[in-house]
Amino acid sequence: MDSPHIKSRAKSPADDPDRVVSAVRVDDDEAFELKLRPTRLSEFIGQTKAKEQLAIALEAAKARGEALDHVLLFGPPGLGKTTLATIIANEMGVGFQQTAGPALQIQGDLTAILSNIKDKQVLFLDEVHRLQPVLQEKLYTALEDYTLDIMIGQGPSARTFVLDIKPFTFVAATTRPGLLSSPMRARFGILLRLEFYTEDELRFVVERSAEVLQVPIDRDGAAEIAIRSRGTPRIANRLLRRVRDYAQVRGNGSIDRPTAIAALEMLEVDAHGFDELDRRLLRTIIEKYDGGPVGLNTLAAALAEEQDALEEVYEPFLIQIGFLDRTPRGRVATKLAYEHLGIEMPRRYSLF
Ligand SMILES: Nc1ncnc2c1ncn2[C@@H]1O[C@H](COP(=O)(O)OP(=O)(O)OP(=O)(O)O)[C@@H](O)[C@H]1O
Repeated sequence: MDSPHIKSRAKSPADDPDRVVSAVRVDDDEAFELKLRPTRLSEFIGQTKAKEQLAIALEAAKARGEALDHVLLFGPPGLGKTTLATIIANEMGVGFQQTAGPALQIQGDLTAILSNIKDKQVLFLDEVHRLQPVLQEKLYTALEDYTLDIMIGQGPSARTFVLDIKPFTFVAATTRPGLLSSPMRARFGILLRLEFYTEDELRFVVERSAEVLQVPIDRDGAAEIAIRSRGTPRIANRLLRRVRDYAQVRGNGSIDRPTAIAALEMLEVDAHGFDELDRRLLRTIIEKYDGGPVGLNTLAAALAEEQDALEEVYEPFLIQIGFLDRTPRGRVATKLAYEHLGIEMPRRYSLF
């Protein structure tokens, strides 16, 4: 499904292929994810609010025989944005084409894609916040009026032609909706926020994937993987794959709770789904910066990490489960973080 246009985000330790709990897709995941990706809305687990909103919009667009309104999907990586984009195309019974913001470098790239668009098809653009401003502007008229301004020639003899393009559905995904310009945001009729999954939902994801892969797993084994998956189906599927290997080599091939625990301990994924990098982040705030507040750029430098990776990959989950606070003066480790690392919290911080 991925096109050669796809480029991954800036490399950082968070994207390390050996980092088993990274929410970012690594090369190793691609073929595997294709196999496990739900293809219909009814197979898509969780995200009840987004699914309901989408189901109504799909039914209405199909009844009118029109292209679905443009859709913006936003939320942390690995929660199912690409999956939902492919489901939209399947449910509408239309073609699907995929590219990513950083892959489009010049106007010609975008013109080539838009001028070849098929009636009502889905055009999926990942990392829309990284699309160059000049290309964003070019997209505005295409999204609003289904026309494209094409400039021919240069200098005084240059002329602009307006090309009609077929009505289509633009599905854009972003981990940073705040970085979109307001004219861009205004072009989307349907805004869907994806949330972290609950442990029960992730257990369903693991059980479904195990069925597809024909790996025997019991409920407790699936639950153990779910608990350590940081609310993220991509991580749940990756952990399942590693636990499957362990069960095959060290056990009898089937996954129960003790097998899952032994495999995950070997991978150094703890009971919260933290690995060495998470612990290092929390430990750095506590030990180097007295628990915070510490500014994002200072923290990124101390960890030799990209700021983007901290904001997009680590923080959302640590904030969600209450281990980290984002305050106007910087990041602060909470009481839960101190407890988890077995460090006593100084009294003056006990408010957090
Ligand atoms: N609701 C779900 N039910 C079942 N499996 C899911 C669900 N959401 C995601 N997955 C699984 O997780 C994997 C990652 O999902 P997907 O590639 O759609 O994430 P994404 O949000 O697009 O990530 P990124 O932002 O990195 O592109 C998919 O291959 C799919 O198997």
